[in-house]
Amino acid sequence: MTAIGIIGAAGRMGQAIAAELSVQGITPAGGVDKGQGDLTALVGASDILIDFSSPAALAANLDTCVAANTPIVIGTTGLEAEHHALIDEAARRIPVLQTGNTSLGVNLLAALVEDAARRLGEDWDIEIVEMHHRHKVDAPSGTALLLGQAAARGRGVDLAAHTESGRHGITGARAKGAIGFAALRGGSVAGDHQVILATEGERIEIGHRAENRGIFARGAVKAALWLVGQPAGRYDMKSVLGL
Ligand SMILES: NC(=O)C1=CN([C@@H]2O[C@H](COP(=O)(O)OP(=O)(O)OC[C@H]3O[C@@H](n4cnc5c(N)ncnc54)[C@H](OP(=O)(O)O)[C@@H]3O)[C@@H](O)[C@H]2O)C=CC1
Ligand SMILES: O=C(O)C1=N[C@H](C(=O)O)C[C@H](O)C1
Repeated sequence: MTAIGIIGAAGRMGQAIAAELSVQGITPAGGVDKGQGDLTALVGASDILIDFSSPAALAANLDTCVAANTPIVIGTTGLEAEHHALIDEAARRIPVLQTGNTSLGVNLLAALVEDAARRLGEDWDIEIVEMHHRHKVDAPSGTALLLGQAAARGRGVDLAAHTESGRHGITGARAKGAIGFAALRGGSVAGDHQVILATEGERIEIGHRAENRGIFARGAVKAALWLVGQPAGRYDMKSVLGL
């Protein structure tokens, strides 16, 4: 049986993953949290790690996994360019899967958005709206960015160069070709995402609503069981889900 260790074990996702492992009859290899538990010992006892913690923990998590030659699934969001560079570096030595969303529904939505953006072109404005629970600390969500990347890929443009987010005050008219982001926070929403493609006289709205964290946990466990057999490299959910 695959020994799966959890980083961020006491958190909302850590608990959801433990519940999913229990449903699948898998006993976790153990877990660590901020200042609690021995990461080196956990990695040593695990065939693979699942990390849903904090961007601040990423460097140590990757270093420890590389030192032990142990693969890792990273679900943590709020990652900056420096974190992605660390992931690329680690992925030369071990298998690393990083994604802003482990659910099947969101990853299929991303494929639909990429296709729509490719077919419709820049006369259709793209806006991505997300809503999450009041405890979420990063914005836009990792999923919104994943969907934005899909739209940018469809259009053949660089997302960073076309992002418009956090509009406020006299913003001026919308820039042609911009990909807009808006983030709402409140209550206990597990994760809602809507992609709006709007042109003169019509618009398309496609979206996804997470009703609970079980969908993310299921995807994370599926990703871990898949990644454990792969060679070193950087992966995302498309390979896991066959999309
Ligand atoms: N990719 C996906 O599909 C999904 C991604 N996420 C992302 O997963 C992350 C966690 O979300 P959620 O579970 O709701 O958050 P929580 O705050 O509930 O849990 C985070 C956990 O990580 C722990 N933690 C923080 N820093 C460290 C550290 N340095 N080392 C080890 N553990 C640490 C926290 O401990 P403490 O409380 O003591 O700080 C806490 O137990 C977020 O980035 C979120 O956006 C969430 C859902 C799905
Ligand atoms: O923090 C959350 O809760 C979630 N985070 C991920 C994100 O940032 O997109 C995935 C999901 O939407 C829930």
